[in-house]
Amino acid sequence: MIIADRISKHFNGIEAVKDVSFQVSEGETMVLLGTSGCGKTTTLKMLNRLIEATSGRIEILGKDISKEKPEILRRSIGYVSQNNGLFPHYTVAENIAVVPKLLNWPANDIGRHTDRLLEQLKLPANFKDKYPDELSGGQQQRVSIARALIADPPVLLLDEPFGALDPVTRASVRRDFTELPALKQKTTVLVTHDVQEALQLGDQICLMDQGRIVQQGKPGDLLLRPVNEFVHAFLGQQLEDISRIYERIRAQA
Ligand SMILES: Nc1ncnc2c1ncn2[C@@H]1O[C@H](COP(=O)(O)OP(=O)(O)OP(=O)(O)O)[C@@H](O)[C@H]1O
Repeated sequence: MIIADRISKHFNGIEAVKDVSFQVSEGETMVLLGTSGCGKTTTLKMLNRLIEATSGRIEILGKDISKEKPEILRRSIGYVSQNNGLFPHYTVAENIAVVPKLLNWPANDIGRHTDRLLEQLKLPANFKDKYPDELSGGQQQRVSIARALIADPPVLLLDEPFGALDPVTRASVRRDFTELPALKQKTTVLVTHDVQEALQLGDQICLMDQGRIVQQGKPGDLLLRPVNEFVHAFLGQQLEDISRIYERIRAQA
């Protein structure tokens, strides 16, 4: 369970996040949705203390995170950052093994779990010795997801995990990701600006604008009962764009 209670973040006078509150129940996926600069990433990074909140309270798994050491807190939180965050001088296997090594797992266990995740994420086993720049963007994202999942953390924070991918690759990485057995029990917060992704993946959506939550609810609430014109336009415009992309891809097929 994640509870954010009136959290705010000020950067030198800029109010990036203002009085944001939400709760994510165990096993649920909450999407932070909104345009660039509305405060989604800042909100997400406050949850694993990559950014310290200026005010407000955050509770994860029953504990006030301000009272925990960040490195201990992050052991129970898998994190996929916006540009995959893989270490360029580490191989795929070494990247995936970062957290298990910190946890002193035996090498055999690390190897077994790595092989299983590579298989589930449709990456060939011989990719283990490759370096990130030898992989496509979609493959790098798959490795980044494997790295976030290997130690089986109960909480996952995902910042635009499919953001840099073309629509077709994006759909395929997203599908393989959602089918991962490990995902079923995770409490997840996902950042995206993509309405379709939010509607497909979110049990709950927080639509943000200028640092605030404009509407929070189930996908159907935002779609069918928008609280104002901003929500209506944000969802409507993107869904129109998606149907245009779909028509174009279909015409090319
Ligand atoms: N370290 C920082 N110092 C100063 N201002 C910052 C810093 N990080 C973010 N901001 C500002 O805070 C606001 C929110 O940024 P944030 O990255 O959270 O937005 P976002 O919704 O995630 O955008 P994007 O989708 O483009 O990543 C922006 O105005 C941004 O310029």
